[in-house]
Amino acid sequence: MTQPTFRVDVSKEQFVFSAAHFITFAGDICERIHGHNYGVRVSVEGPLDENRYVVDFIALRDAVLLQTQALDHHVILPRHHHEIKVSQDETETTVRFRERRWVFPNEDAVILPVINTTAEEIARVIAERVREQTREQFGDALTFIEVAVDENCGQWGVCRLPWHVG
Ligand SMILES: Nc1nc2c(c(=O)[nH]1)N=C([C@H](O)[C@H](O)COP(=O)(O)OP(=O)(O)OP(=O)(O)O)CN2
Repeated sequence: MTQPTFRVDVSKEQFVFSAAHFITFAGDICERIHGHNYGVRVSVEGPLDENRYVVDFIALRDAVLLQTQALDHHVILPRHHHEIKVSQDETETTVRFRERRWVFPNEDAVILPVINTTAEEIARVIAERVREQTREQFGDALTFIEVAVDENCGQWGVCRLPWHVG
């Protein structure tokens, strides 16, 4: 007989973060900088513990909130794009794409380890960071973490990662 599987999902109004970004697509089209009110949903899967929890909602909620708050009211930039080049000095972050240039105060910019700041890539970074942040607290029994990022009222990029790293 198939065993039941269990999952906890957290999707809170507090997870909404407002951020600016731009991506490239179709090869070399580079969007104008623009903003989104991103939404986030996080799920973890695994067996039930002694409380009959997968994990405590509250602990997961608080871990996600740390990540969404770190992105709120920032410009999100890619570290690994082959043409969007990001550099920083002591005060400013400069971004170049061909002849275009944007300059931000360092405190307004968040550079993520992604190629393009798509919803899928942002979801992956949040998943990796929440997994890292909660690994000790949640232990080894979990199987997956999944993060979904909503860019625009129902346009979700989703990343599912194994709980155990390679
Ligand atoms: N799979 C993905 N597709 C697209 C992504 C993405 O992250 N993953 N991102 C984009 C762009 O960022 C685009 O700016 C999305 O913004 P949106 O406001 O939804 O696009 P529109 O300009 O068409 O929206 P309006 O509602 O008309 O302002 C594209 N695809």
